[in-house]
Amino acid sequence: MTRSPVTVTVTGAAGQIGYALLFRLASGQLIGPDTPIKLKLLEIPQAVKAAEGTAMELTDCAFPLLHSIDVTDDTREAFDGTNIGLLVGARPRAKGMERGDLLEANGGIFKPQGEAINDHAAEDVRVLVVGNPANTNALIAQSHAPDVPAERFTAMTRLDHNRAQAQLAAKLGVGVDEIRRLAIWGNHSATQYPDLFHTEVGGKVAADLVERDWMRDEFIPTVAKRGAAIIDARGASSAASAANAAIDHVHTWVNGTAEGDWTSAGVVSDGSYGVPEGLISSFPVTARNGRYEIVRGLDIDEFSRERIDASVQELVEERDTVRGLGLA
Ligand SMILES: NC(=O)c1ccc[n+]([C@@H]2O[C@H](COP(=O)([O-])OP(=O)(O)OC[C@H]3O[C@@H](n4cnc5c(N)ncnc54)[C@H](O)[C@@H]3O)[C@@H](O)[C@H]2O)c1
Ligand SMILES: O=C(O)C[C@H](O)C(=O)O
Repeated sequence: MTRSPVTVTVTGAAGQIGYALLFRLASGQLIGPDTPIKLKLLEIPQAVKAAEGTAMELTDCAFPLLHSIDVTDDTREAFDGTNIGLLVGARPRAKGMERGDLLEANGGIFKPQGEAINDHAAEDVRVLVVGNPANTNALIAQSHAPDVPAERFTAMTRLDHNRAQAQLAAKLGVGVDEIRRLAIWGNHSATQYPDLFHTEVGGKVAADLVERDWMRDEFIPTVAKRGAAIIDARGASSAASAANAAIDHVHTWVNGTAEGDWTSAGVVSDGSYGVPEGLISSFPVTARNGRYEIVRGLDIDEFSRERIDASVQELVEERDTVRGLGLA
């Protein structure tokens, strides 16, 4: 049975993630093959023409599920009636730019977008922030949408989750689908902590299947610095894998996690695991009935505690910087 259309807004639609993302959305991979979509593409004025070119190509694909495409540089119009907001467009770090400058520049993007979501989006709106620094950009947008439940704002760490799964699968010579309950904690940055202590592979705990040195000196840094390694190799940041992870994130959010498994997402902390309430931090999460829920009651040993705390501390500093700027 065909359902009613879902309105999906993509910001930064003319960028490289946008190009890897839009055709997959239009083909029905975001929610499922029964759900038509209406696309709204937001770009800065200089890039509207390029986004229109992508819209022409989308039209030329004759996707049966694609009901309409609107291209705009008007933030309010872009979020009018939105059910799912994919906030991809962000200000990249320029040479010599301090972290505070980057956060301030992104505040100029995510504050008005949060306000527009608050005032114009559909009641069930769900937001995924991909644009970096993703966790704190999500916090800025969420802070400016007081009428939207805070849990509807999320940040993407699914790419880190997928990267960790692939690295572990290669190490153990197993399929990625044999790995369950992996967890990324903290910030989508080099401080993130990919946790193997609760991960299961063939009924065994992954941390017991690998050497401790490999986990500490190879696995964790490889996953945490993978984004920089891709930039180094490609000369541009990850695009297709980031688009793929964004689709995974929303698909799981809407359709749920498999029984007994979980995934990772940046969600608003309720104070669990000592992560200050209100921060948007990555946790192990399950999805049920269209909601992400933090997995409760996991034992955190000293090795993990130290690493989670370090990444959360970075998030606290980013939050304090944006608070100082009046952005959160
Ligand atoms: N969370 C993650 O795992 C992850 C992974 C990869 C990339 N990223 C981040 O995603 C972002 C986008 O990456 P990309 O490779 O597509 O970059 P890109 O530079 O190719 O595209 C970004 C696009 O955003 C647009 N844009 C800028 N400001 C905007 C605004 N206010 N409104 C609408 N559009 C705006 C630009 O015009 C550009 O077309 C970057 O911040 C990147 O660091 C995050
Ligand atoms: O854009 C970046 O800085 C890297 C990106 O966040 C990634 O993890 O690939």
